[in-house]
Amino acid sequence: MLSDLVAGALEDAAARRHVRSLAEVEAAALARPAALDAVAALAPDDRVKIIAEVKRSSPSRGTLAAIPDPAGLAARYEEGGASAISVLTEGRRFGGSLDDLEAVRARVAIPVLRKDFIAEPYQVFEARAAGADLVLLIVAALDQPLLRELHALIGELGMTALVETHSADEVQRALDLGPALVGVNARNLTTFELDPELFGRLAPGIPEGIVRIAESAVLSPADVAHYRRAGADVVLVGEALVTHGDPVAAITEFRSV
Ligand SMILES: O=P(O)(O)OC[C@@H](O)[C@@H](O)c1c[nH]c2ccccc12
Repeated sequence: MLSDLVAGALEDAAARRHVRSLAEVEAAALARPAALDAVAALAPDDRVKIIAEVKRSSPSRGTLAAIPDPAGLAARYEEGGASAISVLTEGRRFGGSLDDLEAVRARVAIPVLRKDFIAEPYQVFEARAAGADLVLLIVAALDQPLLRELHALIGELGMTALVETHSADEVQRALDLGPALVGVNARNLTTFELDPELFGRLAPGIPEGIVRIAESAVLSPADVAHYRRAGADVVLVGEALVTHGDPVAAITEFRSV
């Protein structure tokens, strides 16, 4: 259940806050070099853009890959032509960490997304302190005042929010924020079911000028082509890349549809 994932992420954040206070994380966030311009990096282009994800496991798919060197994997993604790197930082079910994100940030020159269950400001400061340029906000996990507060804080810290939706109502709630990037996740985070047609149904409701990102359910170039035809500017891919023997070739192939 999504609420369990959020509760777990908040518990883990509370434990970290014990070691490193909000004031300390805030100072570390402000001491970082400025975030990279993720909106420019992901702007619509002649070719589909790829956000390539560092993902060890997931509740729905179990263990995908060991990934002993997340920064090395991210460097391959960059070499293949990825426009940004997504790093799962959730530890319990996805096997990620903020250390992964920090290592990736130190290695690549493209924007890095903190992919987690963000539900309080502390986690946003942590993201910036680790070097994130982008932060995921899952509309289904947040009420509108909190969504608005976190979205504003991400912007104040110079980062960009990727606002993730899974229904027409959630797209409306996302648009309410004046977002630069809206994602449609084909996977329902409560049932874990995939609906590869969802992006095509919701994309027409996302106005021109906002970057449209299709998330999940890409296993082959045909899946990328399917999302591209439905209006995706960017496709976010995890499993297919971490399980592929040659991520450079995989991204090159995905970008050439
Ligand atoms: O591995 P896939 O099917 O390519 O999916 C990647 C990404 O979309 C998925 O990891 C994801 C999308 N939204 C999320 C929110 C939380 C955790 C994970 C996700």
